[in-house]
Amino acid sequence: MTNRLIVITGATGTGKTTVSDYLKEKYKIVPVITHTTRPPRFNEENGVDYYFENDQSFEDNHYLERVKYSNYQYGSSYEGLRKAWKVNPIASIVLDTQGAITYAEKLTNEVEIWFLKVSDERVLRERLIHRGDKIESIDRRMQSSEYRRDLVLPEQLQQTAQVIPSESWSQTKKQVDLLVGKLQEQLV
Ligand SMILES: Nc1ncnc2c1ncn2[C@@H]1O[C@H](COP(=O)(O)OP(=O)(O)OP(=O)(O)O)[C@@H](O)[C@H]1O
Ligand SMILES: Nc1nc2c(ncn2[C@@H]2O[C@H](COP(=O)(O)O)[C@@H](O)[C@H]2O)c(=O)[nH]1
Repeated sequence: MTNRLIVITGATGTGKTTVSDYLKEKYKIVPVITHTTRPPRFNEENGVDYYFENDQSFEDNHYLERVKYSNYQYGSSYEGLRKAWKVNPIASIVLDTQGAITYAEKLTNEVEIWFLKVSDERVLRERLIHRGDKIESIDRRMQSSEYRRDLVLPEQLQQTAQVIPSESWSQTKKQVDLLVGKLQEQLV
């Protein structure tokens, strides 16, 4: 059976991690754990949500791709992907749009790109407040060039990405269930 990687991308607060958690819980689709120098949020655990690194330890890993997002480093490895594929031929990964483009180029037919879309930026801000992010960190993030860039599906992904409206969870979940069903059919 061929392996597949669902790349979940989109702007901050669109629900990428929520979708990844749902895929894990409902379909046993294993998330690839990536590395970051960002400090953990109150409910995040090292080795589960991320491998939390300092500036020095971040450099000790070999990355398939790495990016800077709102002043912190993020990176993902082939090793993480192989680990996830050992458990399930369908894995998922949460990436900014730059990372999504890199995966689309490097893994071509093995990736499915899902771009989550919320039209009203005020909704995104409210979600981050509700998540418990500090106002300073929300402001810094929403003023970053990465934030603005990730609001729009990049040209390089327009032919291949599935755009998933993410205004409400029931709407998102319905679309996700549909896409997983199609993917499972392709892989039997
Ligand atoms: N479809 C949705 N409808 C309503 N609320 C949602 C939806 N998806 C996520 N949320 C809520 O919005 C907040 C942000 O979601 P999540 O952390 O999954 O976003 P994200 O895209 O992973 O953000 P980031 O890129 O900042 O990590 C969470 O509190 C989550 O419960
Ligand atoms: N290109 C990559 N993007 C990544 C990676 N790990 C996470 N991310 C993306 O970074 C931002 C910020 O994440 P947050 O957890 O601090 O909110 C978000 O868009 C993630 O999707 C990675 O290894 N490579």
